[in-house]
Formats: sequence, C-alpha cells, structure tokens
Amino acid sequence: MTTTALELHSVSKTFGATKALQGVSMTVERGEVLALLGENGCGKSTLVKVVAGVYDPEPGARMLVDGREVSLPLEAGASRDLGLSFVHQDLGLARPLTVLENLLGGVAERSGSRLRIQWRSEARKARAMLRSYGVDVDPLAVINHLPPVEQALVAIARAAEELKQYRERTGATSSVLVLDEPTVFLPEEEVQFLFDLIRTIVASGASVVFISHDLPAVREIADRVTVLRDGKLAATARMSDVTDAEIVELIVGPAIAKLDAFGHGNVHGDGRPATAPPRVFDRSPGAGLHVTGLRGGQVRGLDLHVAPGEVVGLAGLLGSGAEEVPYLLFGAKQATGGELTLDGTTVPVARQQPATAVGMGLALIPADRRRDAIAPAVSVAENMMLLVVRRFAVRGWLRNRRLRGAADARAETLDVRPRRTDLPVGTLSGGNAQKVVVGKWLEIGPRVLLLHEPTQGVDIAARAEIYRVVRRATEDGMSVVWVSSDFDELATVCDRVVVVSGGVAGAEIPLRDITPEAITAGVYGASTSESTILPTVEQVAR
Ligand SMILES: Nc1ncnc2c1ncn2[C@@H]1O[C@H](COP(=O)(O)OP(=O)(O)OP(=O)(O)O)[C@@H](O)[C@H]1O
Repeated sequence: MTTTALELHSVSKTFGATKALQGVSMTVERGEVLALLGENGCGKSTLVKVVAGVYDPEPGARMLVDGREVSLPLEAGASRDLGLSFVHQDLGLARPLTVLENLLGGVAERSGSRLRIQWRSEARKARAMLRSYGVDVDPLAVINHLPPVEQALVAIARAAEELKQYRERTGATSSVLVLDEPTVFLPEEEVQFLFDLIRTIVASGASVVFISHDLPAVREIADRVTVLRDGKLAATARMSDVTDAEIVELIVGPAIAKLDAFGHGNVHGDGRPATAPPRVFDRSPGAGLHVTGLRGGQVRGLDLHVAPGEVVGLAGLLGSGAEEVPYLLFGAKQATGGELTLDGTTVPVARQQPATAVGMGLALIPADRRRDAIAPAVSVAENMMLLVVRRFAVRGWLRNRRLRGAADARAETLDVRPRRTDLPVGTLSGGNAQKVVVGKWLEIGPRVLLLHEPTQGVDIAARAEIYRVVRRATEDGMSVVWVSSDFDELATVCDRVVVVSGGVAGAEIPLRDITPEAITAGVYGASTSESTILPTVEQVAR
C-alpha cells in the first residue's frame, strides 16, 4: 500500500505571459496536514485548480491518487470520484439557502429526476452528521444568518462528509481535502474551532492540504510544509525540521528586512528595540477625527480620537463591537447615534451614507473585499482609478492613456503583480487584488482611512508594501483607524491601541507598551496596570 494520498509531478501552467506554475512536483501523505505556502501570486490556487480539474496543465504533468496514475487533464467533476474535495475562500455555499439545503445539494444531483426528500428526517441526519464533526449548527438556519466561522465549519464538514462517503462507497483508504485559505475571514480566537474540525477529519482517514499565509496557524496544524516561489517548488520539509524564520525566507527570500515598515521593530512581537523616533501628534480639539457616543450594532456609546497622522488600532473579542466601528463611521452599516467631527466639521453618524463619508474624506477598506470593494470583471486600472475617474475626463472625454499611466504608477508603488493594469482584477491573486483595493482608496487622498483586517490573505512581503504605503499617507496627515484580530499586525503598525469591549472604548495601550502580548492581555481583560494607563499627550509625544 502506498503511503501517498496524492502525487503531482512536473505541473506547469501558463496564462498569456504569466508562467503561473513551472514543473511543480509535490506529494500529500496519508493522514497528514500539509501546508502549502507562498507569496501572493506564486501559484498555489492555480496548482489546486489543476488538481480540481478546473485548469488543464501543460503536457508532461502527472498525477497519482492513492498510488494510481490518473490521466490529465481531469474531466469536470472527476476529482470528486477520485476522493478529492475542495473548500475555497468563498466556501461555495448557496447563502440564501439553509444549511440542510446546502448539504442536500449533491444528493439531488446524484438521485436523478425522482427524488422525494423527507425534510424532517433529513434535518435529523444532517444535525447528527454535523455533530459527528463537532459542529453544532442548526440545519434549518439560513447560511447568510450564520456567523462566518459557522459558515466555514459547515462548508468544511460538508466536504469531509463527501470524502467519508466516497471512502465507504469505494473501499478507498485515503482521500484529500484541500482548504484554500479557510481562516482568512475568521478572527483569531475562532480559528481553533476550525483546527478541531481539521483534526477530526484527519482522524477519520483523510489528508488535508492547508493553504494559508498565517504562519502561527500553519505551525499549529501542519505536519509538513511545501513552499512555492514564483511558480516553482522552493522546498518541502517536516514542520519540526524548519524554524519560522527559515519558512519566511523560503517564501520571500531576504526581502523580510522590508517588513519593518513602521520602524517599531516589533514585527513579530519579539521585543526588538524601536528604530524610529516616536512621532508628535497635534491633539488640539479641532484636529483629526473625534467620535463621541457612537452607537449601532454591538457598539454602545464609543468615544475615539485619532490625531492627524496617527494610526490607532482597535482590538476586541468577537462581539465587542470593534469590527463594526469602521462600517458605522463610513455609513456602510446603519448607526443609531453618535457624532463624528473631522477637522472641525461635525455630522451625526446616523445620517452617514458611504457617499457623504467619501465627501468628508473618509475611506473604508473592508475585510470582505470580494463582496464590498472590487469589480472583478473590470480592469486593474479602472478599479484603481474608480473614485477619481473625473480627474481623467476632459470635456466629457475620458483620457484613457492618462488613467492607465496613473494606475501603472500606483501599481508600481504597491508592487501589484503581474504589473498589468489592463487585466481584470478577477484574474489577480487574492493578495494582489487587495493591493488594488488599497491603491483605489489612497488615490482619493483620504483624511481618514478606516481599515478592517486589511491584510488577511496577503503575504508577508505584500503586507510590508501595504504598511509602507499607509505609513507614507499618514505623513501627509491622514488619520487611520485599524481594526484587526491579528495582534502582531496591530503591534507593528499602530501608534496607539484601544481595547474595545462591551461596545465601548476601554483600556489604551500607548506606543511604548504595544506588544502582541499586551494587546492580548488587554483584550482578555487580564491587562497589567501598565498597559491600561491612558497616555498623556507628553507620553505619546515622547
Ligand atoms: N485565470 C487567470 N488568468 C490570468 N492569469 C491568472 C489566472 N489565474 C491566475 N493567474 C495568474 O497566475 C499567477 C498565480 O496566481 P495564483 O492565484 O495561483 O496565486 P496564489 O499563490 O494562489 O496567490 P494568493 O495567495 O494571492 O491567492 C498570478 O500571477 C495570477 O495573476
């Protein structure tokens, strides 16, 4: 019996001038969690799509499933009959339908035209099936009404169940579940639920391929790691044989030095001394962003001040209200009360609409960029210049060449890859699409930038680019509200962190005390006295 569940040999794939994969070989062992890592655009999703039969590889590629040669390219749907299952970032669920309807989707396909569904007994079976994976979700709940973590758990349990049925049906002893960045929209504390599920799945006999940019998560869940770089295999290793630093170097090479864009020196919370002098902020009453008594959703009277040029992080547990603040201030979510004052002009937040927010100089980069921030079929250039398109119109005529030139310049600064602003954004890798979103909003020169999980799914080098361009914009006086469940990130980018709990602003952590541990302590209410001291103007300036 072979020990490998899946083998790939010499897989290449080219899109136009882009060599997405060049002779990549890799194996997935039985019953292991293999992490597939690499920079945005290095070819991870393309490799997965070859295995799924979505893309035809170039001639010469070979694939073995459970030791048996499979002829490539795969036909549509053939991967399911080989015991291969996939959960992509968008989860592939029909969101207006119930959990049960989603679970039954495949049944209808397999049962031909005459299918009578006994809803009550199916619901009972679905509940039992979900529970067998430790997932306690009501089968009659509509997917859209479930929190993101439960949506992810349902999608993964559904895929695992398909594999289990495949093994029972065929007597196969192995199968492979591919999870393409499943943690990307989940807060850190909820990733654990997912890991419990992955462990259950591996114990039930499947192998898991786990694609992620989250190194601590990979360290926790993976047995081995395969790293791709520029479409080629960089290395494969047992997790126990490589340090995080070695993995980072395999992913980005010596470019890691670029990461310390904010000069705080504590990129990984390792306490390295700060390298940049603290900045002095204008805290006079009329300057910057003042929010008082903000209400809406879980937010119950939040006060916040962000000086011009200051980056203030908001950290809180799920349900604390922190993650709603950017959307309420921007009018993307209805506020019920509170006032926002920007450089002396005050507006009631309950009347805020995205259009009025943009008019005031606010910009929002939301967590779910595919839903909220991007037109996938439209070119990189047009997406990037969408908000300033008038700048390129002369007497009603759009100066396309000028627009493209400006987009090219922005793509250069943000290191968007490939450097082709004529391509539809939908063909870019996830992280490169996020750089386009950032570029689009920075183009309007906002006075306040509201960010929610802006670097999820973004690789380590691209993160550095995003930190750098945001930093550059703060030098012109832009205030930033940065909401993230990645406390390493907050520790890297923030001048001050405000802990939100129960819908109000609580303890503040000044620059000199910001570490990921201090933020965690603050968020879990176990903060030390030092980290809860409100900084004085002098302290912040020091
Ligand atoms: N359908 C397509 N048409 C044109 N180019 C594509 C297409 N799909 C992928 N590419 C290009 O192939 C390269 C590899 O992309 P891929 O999506 O596999 O990267 P990735 O490693 O999954 O990145 P990320 O971590 O950002 O998701 C990128 O340069 C991307 O722009």
